[in-house]
Amino acid sequence: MPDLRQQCLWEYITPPEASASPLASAAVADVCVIGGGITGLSAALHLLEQGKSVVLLEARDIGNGGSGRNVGLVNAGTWIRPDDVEATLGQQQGSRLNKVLGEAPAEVFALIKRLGIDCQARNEGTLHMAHNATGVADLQARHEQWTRRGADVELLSGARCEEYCGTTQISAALLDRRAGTINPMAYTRGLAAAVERLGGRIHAQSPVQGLERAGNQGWRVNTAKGSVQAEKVVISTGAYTEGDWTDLQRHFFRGYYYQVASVPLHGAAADNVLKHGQGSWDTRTVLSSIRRDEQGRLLLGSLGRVDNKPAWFIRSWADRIQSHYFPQLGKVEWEMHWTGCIDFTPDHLMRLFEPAPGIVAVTGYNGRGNTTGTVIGKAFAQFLLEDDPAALPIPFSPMKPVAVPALRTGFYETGFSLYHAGQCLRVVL
Ligand SMILES: Cc1cc2nc3c(=O)[nH]c(=O)nc-3n(C[C@H](O)[C@H](O)[C@H](O)COP(=O)(O)OP(=O)(O)OC[C@H]3O[C@@H](n4cnc5c(N)ncnc54)[C@H](O)[C@@H]3O)c2cc1C
Repeated sequence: MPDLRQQCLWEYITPPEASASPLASAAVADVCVIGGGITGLSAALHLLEQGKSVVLLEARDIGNGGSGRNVGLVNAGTWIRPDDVEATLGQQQGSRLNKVLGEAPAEVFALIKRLGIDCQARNEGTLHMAHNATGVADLQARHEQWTRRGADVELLSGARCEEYCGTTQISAALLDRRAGTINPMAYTRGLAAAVERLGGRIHAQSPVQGLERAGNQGWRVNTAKGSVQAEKVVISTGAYTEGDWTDLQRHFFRGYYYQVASVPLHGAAADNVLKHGQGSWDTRTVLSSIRRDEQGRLLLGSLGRVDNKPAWFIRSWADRIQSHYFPQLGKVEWEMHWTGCIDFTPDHLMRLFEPAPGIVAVTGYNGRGNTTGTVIGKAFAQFLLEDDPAALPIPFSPMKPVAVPALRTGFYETGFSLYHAGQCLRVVL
């Protein structure tokens, strides 16, 4: 049996990027982008395409954040139902956001094609799988709400549902044909390569330590060994924000998500698991995500962290989910596990900020950043070029910190751990 090791599958299988050197001088650019994930890279790309000069500073390496380690679902919309988005944001803003994020997977797949990014992109849709009667009712509501908005969604049941999901444990599933899957690290590195091809300067291992006004020249962004003077600044550091040069961390609370990947699985039983290539997740509050990769691995994931848990616990959880949904696979060998960090907000909606003139920031993707990061990066670029708030899918929010973020993180993490222990012990599931 191979050792179950702590390593991100996407990092493991994606060819390494050309190494970007740390910033070690005083640079000048039209725009300085802070954070080398999908949001920052999309902003940089779209600014460069409009003729602006860009320096991007990344604290570690490109894809170090959620962008390089996520499930790879290219989702349409937010986690919450479209009617609830409109109830929270108001009809006008809510319907704009539903439209932008509903069309976002098409944007992502078109960008991948346009830039020729090799990232296991599959536009076959996603499956939201109902695990019980309440889940079925939730999916019926989602189906009705998205159909009313003209989205290409279908509620599967009976034999068709079983055929798509590859399990008898799911009684209904919402097939969202707008969506799909990618290798998120390959997508992120592909964006970085495109930025460099367009003349963008990327500096890795360059954590920003300070952000100050540079007279009437805009802003100076400081790292340990250099600085960037820029008229405009994009802060796209998300859940991975490091340092006290920004108070962005006060506007979300951190949560974790882990994944466990099997060895490549072959044969008829394996081929029947999600046989049409969708990525999926179930309707449990502490959900399980399930997808395959190009090599036939089975990837299971859930909320919480396992980088602090023993291998036997991780194996036992993965065995339990796999044997519940796919007993036909028999004993599966688990090869890798990894954990990532998510920026949550209490209402599950993102926030755009303009902390000072010429600076834009975003947080609170709540675990949906492949599509959202791509379209927000592009919208930020448009906003900085035109200075027109109409370029943004939602208006800037006032800077209002989330109450007791550390306490919320601890509270949720304890709840997730207890739930997963319950799953292992067969108390729940
Ligand atoms: C395990 C997991 C599973 C997920 N699954 C999905 C999914 O299936 N589908 C989906 O759409 N979304 C998913 N998400 C969410 C998605 O990954 C994120 O929302 C998205 O990647 C955020 O992109 P970003 O560019 O805004 O930030 P990030 O990708 O987090 O990038 C931020 C970058 O900023 C850098 N940084 C931080 N501080 C500094 C500093 N001081 N100076 C310079 N750089 C700095 C970090 O090192 C990091 O590289 C998941 C997230 C996780 C963690």
